[in-house]
Amino acid sequence: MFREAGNSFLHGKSPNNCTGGRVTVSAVPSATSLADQLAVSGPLARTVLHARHAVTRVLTGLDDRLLAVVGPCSIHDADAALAYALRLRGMAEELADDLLVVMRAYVEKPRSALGWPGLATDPGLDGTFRLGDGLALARKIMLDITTLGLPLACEWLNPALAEYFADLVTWGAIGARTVESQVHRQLASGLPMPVGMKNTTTGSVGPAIDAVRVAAAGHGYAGTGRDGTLTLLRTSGNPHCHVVLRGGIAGPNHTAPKVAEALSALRAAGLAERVVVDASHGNSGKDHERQRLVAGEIADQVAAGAWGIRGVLLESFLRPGRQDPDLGSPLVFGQSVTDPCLGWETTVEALWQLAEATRARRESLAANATGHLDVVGSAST
Ligand SMILES: O=C[C@H](O)[C@H](O)COP(=O)(O)O
Ligand SMILES: C=C(OP(=O)(O)O)C(=O)O
Repeated sequence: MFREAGNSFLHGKSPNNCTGGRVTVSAVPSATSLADQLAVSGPLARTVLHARHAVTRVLTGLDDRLLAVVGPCSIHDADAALAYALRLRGMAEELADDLLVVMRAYVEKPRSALGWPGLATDPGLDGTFRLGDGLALARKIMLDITTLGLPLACEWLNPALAEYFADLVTWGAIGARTVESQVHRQLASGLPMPVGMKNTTTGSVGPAIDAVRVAAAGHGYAGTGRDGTLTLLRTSGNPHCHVVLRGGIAGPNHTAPKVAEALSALRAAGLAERVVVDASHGNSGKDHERQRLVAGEIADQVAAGAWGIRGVLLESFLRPGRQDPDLGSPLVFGQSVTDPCLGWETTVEALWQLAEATRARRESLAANATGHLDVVGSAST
């Protein structure tokens, strides 16, 4: 399956005849061949399907729990990811009446400028770009987490990689840096799971709303098929895309007035009034201590009955904060090499607070007898 490395045809026969950049190519196994090596069994496929239905029911309001997408900013170490998954599974079971917990298993990282692109592309964290190994390792980690019974989430960054993981993912995100990209919206329109569209890094929610509308429609576009060849992809449209409020340069947008503003913009666009709120990124200023406070502020809104908030996103790992992967010293086990994360103890506190808030919301909706009246079945009302 591996072909020899060579120069890209883009530059003709001689690498000397270019005046700009140059490309060298190294082939990697196709998605089909990796899926054969690291196969999803029938029962596991059913676990993923069941989890996708469960997330959809929460997003549409048929289930009054809160979706909690929780986990490391990025996965860089299989052992740490699995140690974290084991703990998170315990919490997911304990809080299952109130929270639907999905673990972040992010193996591709978008960057603001330069930086490590994630485990799938550079599993050695050292610029050796062993993509074939990275794809296999990423898929293996995803299989192991799913086997534990924990549904998982990722960001869909490079459309060419989607086929390598799509059968294992329960919730996906289109990130703040790519939400305006046509090809990412088209990709989301054919993905077999609910997809969160993040507001842009500037904090603009309009493009995320456009992304929800575009992804709800069917498309035809050029992409790579499972065997890696260029293919016409025809998509059906994905009715379960939704906006994720992640704050931005303009400031946080997890606050009640900003959530209300986003819900009213969704209403004006004829879309379901529902959001997932990210406690990290622009809402916390990438400060994990601040993230804990933001999670508490989101919980306060939920406890006060905020029915439009259908989910929350937390960046969390075993150890708080972050570390730099390129300092040459051994890495601290279970600590993020990208954004700073909540540590485990703080994560537990935040999840308990969100679960209690969901219980309070359930009670207040029952008391006011208005709960579930705005149940919607798709992206558009
Ligand atoms: O969630 C992760 C990061 O915010 C994202 O990958 C960008 O990271 P950077 O700003 O460190 O490049
Ligand atoms: C990169 C991420 O988020 P955003 O696109 O909001 O920056 C992320 O969640 O890892």
